[in-house]
Amino acid sequence: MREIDKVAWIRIEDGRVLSTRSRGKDVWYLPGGKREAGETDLATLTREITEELDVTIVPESAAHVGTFTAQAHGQAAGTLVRMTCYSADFRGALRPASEIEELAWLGYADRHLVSPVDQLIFDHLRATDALR
Ligand SMILES: Nc1nc2c([nH]c(=O)n2[C@H]2C[C@H](O)[C@@H](COP(=O)(O)OP(=O)(O)OP(=O)(O)O)O2)c(=O)[nH]1
Repeated sequence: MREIDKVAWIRIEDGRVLSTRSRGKDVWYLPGGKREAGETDLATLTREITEELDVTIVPESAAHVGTFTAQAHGQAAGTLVRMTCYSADFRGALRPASEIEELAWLGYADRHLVSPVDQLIFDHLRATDALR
């Protein structure tokens, strides 16, 4: 069974989580992306977040939130995505970059707009009172 290995950024402000929509897609994703061979979690996180959002993650502030696995959105049944998730501070001004078309701050009521693995993450964030 194939498993896609991703590192994601959980950025919550005022009970809402920063989410991204790629060009041509209608489902929202947490920002982040695939690990390259030999890369650490933090290296993947900082690289992907600069690519997608044009900001710099503050590495010392990163904290593991959890690791979640589910069917990968848009892939053949049985292809899983594992999301290793970190909270972290950042420097700079958020703006959509490269394939990202739009940013939004989503709340728990928006759960139906996100991918299956992100639904698990939304449930976790709700259970810990992080997400409104
Ligand atoms: N980044 C991200 N990917 C997700 C999320 N939920 C989810 O199912 N995925 C899945 C969608 C795809 O089936 C799988 C691979 O993503 P992708 O096809 O966008 O990867 P990519 O080649 O563009 O590589 P990359 O830019 O993400 O590194 O990850 C999510 O919340 N964030």
